[in-house]
Amino acid sequence: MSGRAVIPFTGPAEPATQAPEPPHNVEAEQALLAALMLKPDQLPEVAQWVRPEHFYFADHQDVFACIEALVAANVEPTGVNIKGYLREPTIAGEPAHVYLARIVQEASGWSAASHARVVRDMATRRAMLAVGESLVERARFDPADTAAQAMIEDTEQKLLDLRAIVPQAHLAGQSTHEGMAWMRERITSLRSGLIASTSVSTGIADLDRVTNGGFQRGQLWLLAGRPGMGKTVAMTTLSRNAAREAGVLVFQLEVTRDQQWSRYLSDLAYVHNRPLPFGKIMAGVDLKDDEVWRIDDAARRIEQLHLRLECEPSATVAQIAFAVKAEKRRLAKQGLSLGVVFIDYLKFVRVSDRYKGNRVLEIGEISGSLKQLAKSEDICVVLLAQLNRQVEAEGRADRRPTVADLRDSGELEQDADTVLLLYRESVYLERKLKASNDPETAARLIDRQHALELILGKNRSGKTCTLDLWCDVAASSIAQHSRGPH
Ligand SMILES: Nc1ncnc2c1ncn2[C@@H]1O[C@H](COP(=O)(O)OP(=O)(O)OP(=O)(O)O)[C@@H](O)[C@H]1O
Repeated sequence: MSGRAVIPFTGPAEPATQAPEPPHNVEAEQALLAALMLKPDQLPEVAQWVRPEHFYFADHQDVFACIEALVAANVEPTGVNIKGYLREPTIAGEPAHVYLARIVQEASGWSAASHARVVRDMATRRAMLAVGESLVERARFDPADTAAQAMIEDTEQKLLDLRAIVPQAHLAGQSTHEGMAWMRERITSLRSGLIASTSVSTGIADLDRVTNGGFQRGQLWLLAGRPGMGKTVAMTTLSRNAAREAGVLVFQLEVTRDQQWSRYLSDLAYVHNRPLPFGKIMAGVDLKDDEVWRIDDAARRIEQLHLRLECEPSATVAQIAFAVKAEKRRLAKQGLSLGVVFIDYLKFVRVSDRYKGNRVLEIGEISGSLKQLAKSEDICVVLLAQLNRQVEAEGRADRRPTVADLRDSGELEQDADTVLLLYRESVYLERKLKASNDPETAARLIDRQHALELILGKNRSGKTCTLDLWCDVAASSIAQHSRGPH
């Protein structure tokens, strides 16, 4: 077909004559337009993932936009009705209404969905070409002060943006009929164990109970607290618990590799009254024979877990997304699925330069992208975050954090499906004791030393509540009940 060709995303309105034509499928575009003219009630479903710019031919872009406008105005999108609103009276050399009548006549059916998928796939391929061409161009000609690493990160971000908009089968629109057939099949498969459960146990019975089974696939969870409240402690136990059931990927961006592995070892080697702090394991000296034996035993148990640790000083959302995909492929070869991804912590997650300097918008981009990642990869993403000082503001009687303390942090509260807030009274008792040394505070500290309050400030899967848990920060361990003798 002739006509005004447009290559969306790449810029120039006319393709270069010598270069091979970018991917497109004229028949699929025609069939999609015809299907929408024949059965316009399919438009809402199609419009979720096909926009006018996804058509290769400018005339087709115009026709699609016209169909959308007519349907919105409750006017039947026939060829005759469309023709009056087009920018050009002809399409491919024919009068517009003749062309439109012809494609309707030649249409093999009225179903739009499969044609829409092809049109969108071709548009994505053209966008991929544009990303590739721009990378080649930049690698050759960018000035010396642009680091190659920056170009890679830029390209990763662009590919991630493309990935995020590619429709996923399980996210695509469904009629009630399709939806119920899908749900019946899904329930049968879940009951027979044919597909993995929608949740992964946290290993903390009360937390599983109030969240409908634990970490939910497709959700973004936030684990937040003031510094020293035990975010990394809680992450250590929760991640190794989850890794008994499903694949777990941990992005440790704050503490070093040896510290995080030492935390796992200390947590698993826990024996009441015979502390083996992670700091001692890290240092490696002064370990007694029985302690080395306990470490060895814990190491053997850690080896059984489906857990992978990525330690980097920082990571972009795109790097996290690529690592998630790679881990999914690796686990799939063993017949396993990735269930939960932990990120410790928000401050060290980097984003594109789009909102440089505006941290609130940057955080919004991070939480939005991570939520998208959780949905598209069918995993639970658990993001650790530090609460700001307002929790400890003068005059605030209760320092237990609430979701309101997240208000200044971009879209965190809105994007998160579940918000877990950590509170250890002992942190404040220790400070008070240092300042005053009074016996009442000392007694209270002994009593509350191992108390951890896990406040479910937001809970998409159940009620909000506070769970009273046990913790030993030196051993980087939390549990439902005391791991002591009681
Ligand atoms: N051997 C130890 N004995 C007692 N307390 C310890 C020991 N090792 C670490 N801690 C305490 O554990 C807490 C650190 O827990 P964790 O690293 O999980 O905190 P966090 O919430 O991740 O904090 P941050 O934001 O400071 O990293 C701190 O209060 C620290 O003082």
